[in-house]
Amino acid sequence: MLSSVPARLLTRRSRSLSPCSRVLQTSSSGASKNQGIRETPAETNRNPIVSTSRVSGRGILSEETSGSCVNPSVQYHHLAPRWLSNLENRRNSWAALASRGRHNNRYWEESGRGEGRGTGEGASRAGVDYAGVLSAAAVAFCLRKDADNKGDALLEAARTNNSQDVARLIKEGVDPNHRHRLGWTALMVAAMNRQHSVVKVLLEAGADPNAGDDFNNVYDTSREKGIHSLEVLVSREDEFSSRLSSRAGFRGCTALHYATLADDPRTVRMLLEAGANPLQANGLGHTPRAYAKEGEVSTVLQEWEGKFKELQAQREAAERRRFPLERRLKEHIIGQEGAINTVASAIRRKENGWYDEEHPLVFLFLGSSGIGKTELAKQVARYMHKDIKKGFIRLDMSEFQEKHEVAKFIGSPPGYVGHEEGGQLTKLLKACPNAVVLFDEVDKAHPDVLTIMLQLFDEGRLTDGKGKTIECKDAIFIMTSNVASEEIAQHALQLRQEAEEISRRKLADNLEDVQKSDDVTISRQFKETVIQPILKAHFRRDEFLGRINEIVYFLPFCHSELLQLVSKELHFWAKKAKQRHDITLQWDHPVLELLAGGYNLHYGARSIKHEVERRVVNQLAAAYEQELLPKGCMLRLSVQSEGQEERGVPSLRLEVVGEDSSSRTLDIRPPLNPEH
Ligand SMILES: Nc1ncnc2c1ncn2[C@@H]1O[C@H](COP(=O)(O)OP(=O)(O)OP(=O)(O)O)[C@@H](O)[C@H]1O
Repeated sequence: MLSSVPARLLTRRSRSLSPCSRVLQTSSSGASKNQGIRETPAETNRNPIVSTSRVSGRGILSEETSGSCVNPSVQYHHLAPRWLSNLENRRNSWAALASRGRHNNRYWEESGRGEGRGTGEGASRAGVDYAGVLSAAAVAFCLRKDADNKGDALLEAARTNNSQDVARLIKEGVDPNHRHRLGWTALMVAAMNRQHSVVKVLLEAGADPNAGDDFNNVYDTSREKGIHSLEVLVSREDEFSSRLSSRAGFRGCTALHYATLADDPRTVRMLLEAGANPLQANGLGHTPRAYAKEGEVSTVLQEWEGKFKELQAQREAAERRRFPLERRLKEHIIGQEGAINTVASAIRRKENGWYDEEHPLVFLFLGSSGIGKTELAKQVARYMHKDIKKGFIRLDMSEFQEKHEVAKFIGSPPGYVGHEEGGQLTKLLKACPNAVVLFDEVDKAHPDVLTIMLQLFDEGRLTDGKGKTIECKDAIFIMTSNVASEEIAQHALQLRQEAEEISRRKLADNLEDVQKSDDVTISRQFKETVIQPILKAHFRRDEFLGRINEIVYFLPFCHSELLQLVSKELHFWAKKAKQRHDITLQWDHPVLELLAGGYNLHYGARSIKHEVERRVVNQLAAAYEQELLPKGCMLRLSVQSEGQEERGVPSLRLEVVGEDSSSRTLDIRPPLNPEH
């Protein structure tokens, strides 16, 4: 059905009637007049600039009428009365609401009471209950319907410049950000139709000037909503504006985009003063100024863009001062203070303009497995980008070990297999050129891949197999490697032991400046004499290592960090227990100590996760399966007291705690030995 709609019918001229109204006129002559396809004052006073529009090179406004008349196809004639009656019904209900609302704000309550009169006195109790349920459902339905209808009445009042109705409906509780079923808001309608008084009322009522339109174009919206494309077209024209192209994309357009399209400096100013972001791009990546004609609107937008940038920078700087990056990262990463500080300082330099804008930031994260290298990269991406999916690119470099796999990285040249597919990195970077890119296990990559990476780090741009260049000077590149991890771990352990020894001595001598053994830093000498030679031997490219801004060292966890990791993991499971089974889980300090004992230097935090799963979660699952956990119960996890351990190894015990604080140990039956 959708494909049967000829495109030429949908690419109408701005002053022309919609294809449907033309159909209506030709098919039922005067019917349209009688049945309610009326021109509103807003339509009659249409902005002449738009109707003779050559405004946008992007074809977002309807094309200028050439005077040639589109001959409507007979196949739409039978649909016309349906659209017409739909539209008429909607208009009637808005009109009813608007007029009733003016005289009687309790319309729904009263009509509900009227319906209730029909209930007979002798009705059985069951009948009454049933009627009660039904009427509750009916009331709920009516209330929702009422809210929807009032919302639509708001949109209509905004379109027809009825600021009094807009104010009244908002006072009655209609959300000023209510959306039309096809996606736009009243503020967008008012902005597009130059309804200044409505714009003012809506902004004062808290309408969001930065909300983006959910409507894209007639075809997409028709497909998404499962509504016939001509019905979508009629709605867009009659209930939003008939001056916009049906084919151009509008998703993400804000009221400011629409005021710009309407070439209305007054609305543009009102929106900007109310906090509209002139730099906000729509779904096509265009800011409002991209749609501005030469003249006042363009000048105002340009002026505000500058102001907005400055203000935004000030706001961001204040936010950074209030809540520094180090603190944000520490909320997610346990320990690794040195690594966090190094990365946060480099990003601070970049954010405050103290960096070389010709080159992207490049880090090499070194350290053993499972100690937070990937996690830190992810947190950096989360901080830099709202959309982490686009803003974080992760490539496992062990997939690029062979020479021919270079093609997978940046795409094959013309004539080669896979040319059309493009490369993994280039495709993702094209979508987000300032992404945080993680090259995992970079030491495994083929030297030819390293050559490409060097070009990327050096020039801040990359040419793909199709010859297209992607500028990515703003990206942040993070490589991870386990090379030299053994040496780093041993060195850190040695430093910790030395620090512990010193603090013990200082404590014994009653000295004040006791250094915490957790706070150790890798010495410069160690980096130069041990790490650098290992890296050089491995990568065999001085220029590659020379292009790295910061080599970041991740150290094995100390005891207090292990306790924090265990606690984090137990909290994770306690949250799941509450959400999924309404069970409250508690534990004490000896449990943390016991579980921290499961740490394995080679697996890092993963070994702690595994230990908690093996010793705690397995028990919980077994107890649950054996129906030992009453719903809503409180569970206490504790270490078996001395003498009760199995084979001399301390084990964990699960107890159900009663309301009177009495406890009962759970007897989890074999054959399952849940802890092992
Ligand atoms: N310092 C840390 N703080 C909090 N969680 C951590 C930390 N280190 C690791 N984890 C957790 O352990 C898991 C593995 O960590 P991550 O992926 O960062 O390891 P990695 O250092 O990149 O190791 P690999 O080299 O094996 O990829 C993740 O779930 C992560 O959340």
